[in-house]
Amino acid sequence: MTREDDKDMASEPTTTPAVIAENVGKVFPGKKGAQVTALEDIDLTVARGEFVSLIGPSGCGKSTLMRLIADLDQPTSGSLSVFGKSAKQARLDQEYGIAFQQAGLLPWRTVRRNIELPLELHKVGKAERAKRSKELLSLVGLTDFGDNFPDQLSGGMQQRVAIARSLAESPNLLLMDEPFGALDEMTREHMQGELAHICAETNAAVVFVTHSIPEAVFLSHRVVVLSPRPGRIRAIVDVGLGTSSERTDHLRESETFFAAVSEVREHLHGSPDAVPMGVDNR
Ligand SMILES: Nc1ncnc2c1ncn2[C@@H]1O[C@H](COP(=O)(O)OP(=O)(O)OP(=O)(O)O)[C@@H](O)[C@H]1O
Repeated sequence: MTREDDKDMASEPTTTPAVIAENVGKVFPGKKGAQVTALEDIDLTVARGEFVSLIGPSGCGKSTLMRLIADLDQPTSGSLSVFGKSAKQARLDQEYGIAFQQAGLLPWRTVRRNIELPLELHKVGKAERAKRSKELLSLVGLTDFGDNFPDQLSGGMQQRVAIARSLAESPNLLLMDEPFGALDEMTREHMQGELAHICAETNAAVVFVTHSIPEAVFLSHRVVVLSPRPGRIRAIVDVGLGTSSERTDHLRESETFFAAVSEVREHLHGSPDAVPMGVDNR
């Protein structure tokens, strides 16, 4: 039986949201007994197949929230569930894929073997691994690069490999923390288009951290604007640009796009022209 069959037989109803955060807070112990409240009262539901971006000033807790969802850390208050399971159970069941700013590829493995790594770790057989990596190489447009090593690829191509690897186990949820943060602007826009295409193909839900307002708007169904630390949800903007399959470059010139960019910016800083520290307006 494959993992796909496993998933089909899972008891979770298909209406169970991808993520539910209820009243989530996170306090870190600071120096000399002082405490750092990173997050407060976070209530957020991410539906299956939904693309939600988190945006806010530097240090407002975006990465912390991501780490809590991924069970890399635990909330100090409130509760979190992922597909109706505890964050820990969802991690154990490999319910999500992760892609962060640094592609994090293993330089001594070929592109194909990097993509196959999660499958190898979970003892998926050789033939099935080869089939899956072939599909994924095609999905991210790297069919001809499977036998290359990461340092033979551009930054954008490496990031595509990382995304392919995060999709290896067909997760219904992707957690992406500034995956395009290290790329130049042109490559970044290209990658945004690629990601929209991948989301349309896989129908995975995505929680995406970014500092770029246009990036958040181009990709997301909803943009969650966080306040300066302690991070609270200041506003949630419904972008209204349609499904992921409709996110093509011409949308960047549309009135709906500009209106959503202005709305997010206003929530971030209270005026259409102001941009808070750590948020990229381009
Ligand atoms: N392990 C930790 N111990 C103590 N404080 C922490 C820890 N991790 C994060 N913090 C603090 O929590 C706050 C939120 O950090 P976080 O990295 O989540 O912010 P962010 O919004 O992702 O920032 P940036 O946009 O700059 O990446 C910061 O004040 C940070 O110093």
